[in-house]
Amino acid sequence: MQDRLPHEKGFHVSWDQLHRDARALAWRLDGHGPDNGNWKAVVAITRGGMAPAMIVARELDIRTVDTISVKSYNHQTQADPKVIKFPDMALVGDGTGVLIVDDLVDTGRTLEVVRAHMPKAHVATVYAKPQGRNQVDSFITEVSQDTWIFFPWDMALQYVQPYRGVD
Ligand SMILES: O=P(O)(O)OC[C@H]1O[C@H](OP(=O)(O)OP(=O)(O)O)[C@H](O)[C@@H]1O
Ligand SMILES: O=c1[nH]c(=O)c2nc[nH]c2[nH]1
Ligand SMILES: [Mg+2]
Repeated sequence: MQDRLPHEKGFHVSWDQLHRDARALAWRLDGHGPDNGNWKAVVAITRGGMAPAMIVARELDIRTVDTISVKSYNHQTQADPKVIKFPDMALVGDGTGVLIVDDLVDTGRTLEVVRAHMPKAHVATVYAKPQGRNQVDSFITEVSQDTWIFFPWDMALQYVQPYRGVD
């Protein structure tokens, strides 16, 4: 059996797919906020959560958007997650009515750190892997733990050899 080609080694998400999946997430969350179905604010986990958070905030007409910056991966190697920038804590309080949005949960360590600061927030990710799934209240698509998800901002279109490559 041939080695897998570059585009078969992970779950590759296009901008279009991300837009559809983030919209599906917004649809799932719509009307489920604690204030007559409304959410007070969106907090994006930078950087990967920013694009989905923008789409969710746009769909749900949430104008208050803040960020929490967590650094945990250096390329594909995980280190201890650290909060390097907090949202306006006077605004988010204990997290009641706040939607925390990230692109994915993998081991769940990033969300563990974030949740500790906003324990009552609702945590939503577009994609989830089994190990971290319990850290998430809402998500759209699950992939296996050994799948690497490639996001559109990390990719470029490039030529790939056909299966029956020329020698
Ligand atoms: O569930 P975990 O195992 O903690 O991993 C998930 C986190 O890892 C990635 O962020 P990363 O730290 O790579 O930073 P980035 O969003 O700035 O790319 C991803 O965007 C999630 O935030
Ligand atoms: O781009 C990414 N894809 C992943 O699957 C992943 N898991 C943790 N961090 C990640 N970043
Ligand atoms: Mg991230």
